[in-house]
Amino acid sequence: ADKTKIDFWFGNSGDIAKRVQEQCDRFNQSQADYEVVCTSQGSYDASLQNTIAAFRAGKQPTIAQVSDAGTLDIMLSGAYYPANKLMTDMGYNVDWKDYFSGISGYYATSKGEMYSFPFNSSTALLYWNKDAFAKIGKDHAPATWKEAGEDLKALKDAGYACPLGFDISNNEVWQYIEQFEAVNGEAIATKKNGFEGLDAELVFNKNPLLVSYVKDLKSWYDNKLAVIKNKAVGQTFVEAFAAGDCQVILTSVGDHGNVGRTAKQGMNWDVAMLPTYGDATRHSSYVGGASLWVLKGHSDAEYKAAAAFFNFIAKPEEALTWSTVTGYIPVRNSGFEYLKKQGFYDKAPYAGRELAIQSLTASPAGDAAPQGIRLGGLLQVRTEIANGLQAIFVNNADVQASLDSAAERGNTLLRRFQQTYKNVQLP
Ligand SMILES: O=P(O)(O)OC[C@H](O)CO
Repeated sequence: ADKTKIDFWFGNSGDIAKRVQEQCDRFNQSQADYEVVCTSQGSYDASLQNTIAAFRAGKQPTIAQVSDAGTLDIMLSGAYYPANKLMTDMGYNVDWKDYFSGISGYYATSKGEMYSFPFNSSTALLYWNKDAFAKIGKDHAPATWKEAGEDLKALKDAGYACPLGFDISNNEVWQYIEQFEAVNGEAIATKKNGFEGLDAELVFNKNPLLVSYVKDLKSWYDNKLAVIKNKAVGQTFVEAFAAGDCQVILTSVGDHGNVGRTAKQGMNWDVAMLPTYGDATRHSSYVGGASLWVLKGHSDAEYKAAAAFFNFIAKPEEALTWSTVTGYIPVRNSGFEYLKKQGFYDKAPYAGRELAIQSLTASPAGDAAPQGIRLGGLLQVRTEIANGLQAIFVNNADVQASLDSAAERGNTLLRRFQQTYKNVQLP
């Protein structure tokens, strides 16, 4: 019989795109009835925009990956077949409680229903070069930004040309701004970052800790303790870290596998939780990455194929393979337990990855701070934040004024989104 073919559009690019493709290949080879055709759209932003556009044109894929930041956009679009309903309809009994509560909490509706499948979950970590730190007499990563500032200065004085490598493009502001608010127990927007109402407003510019931290970053940049690294200068900050050219970066744990494979021969490096600011108590960082959504408008045969794919990637053995090659954390407790049983976290360089889970669960019990972000058009808001940072770093614009106007432009986008869905209840 002919195989049922379905499309799966995803946003990851580069090394992670290869790993997604390998997972698709494993699924296709595991059975004879279905074929999933997996295509990178180049970025999370493109994956969301292309999916919505294709839906309007009646050409949507069966499965689309949407990043954490696009969750509300797709949730309110009405374009999807809820994950929980799909699996029941297709005869699968999914234990939705098996997801890490931090992860399901990020993606679930207020009633706890799962409309999408958490796929690649992450958080931001600080990557540090242990050899460089040894040269300045340190055997641990900075726990606070004050300590980080001293370390960067010492690294500079020891002759390192790029103590901190960073970037301020729209895809790279989440780890500096959003995760900063997270670990310090603050919020980027009112209404618990939007979880408690569509009419949330951006307030990151009003947090004195954040303003002061951006000022620190700017002064480190001016003093060459922090250097912008991206494709435009020929090397991303992740590549610069792996090459041993930059000694500290902030990036997703999802890059851990790639950094391990591409790190300069013999280089000693590790990861740490993001530093906190001032004397703030550490709170949980936010879940990053993406989840998988099933689109409306397909046949039962296609939905059967999609359900079989979701069932396949939920296997603990798949969690092990996927987590090993990428760095993304296992999204299910069963996967995590399986990894632990295999001794995964006892082996270098994987030991540090457990820190991602510790970072995601660092909040004191009953924390009043938001545990994630649920804003419409957050991907566009990030572009406004990136524009604000661009003004500060490249054009020496005033920090407070630039953050204020970025928040104002972001709020205009949020209001536009709210207007589109003014009669809609947050699910
Ligand atoms: O690089 P990722 O996949 O961990 O995703 C980072 C951010 O969460 C994107 O919103």
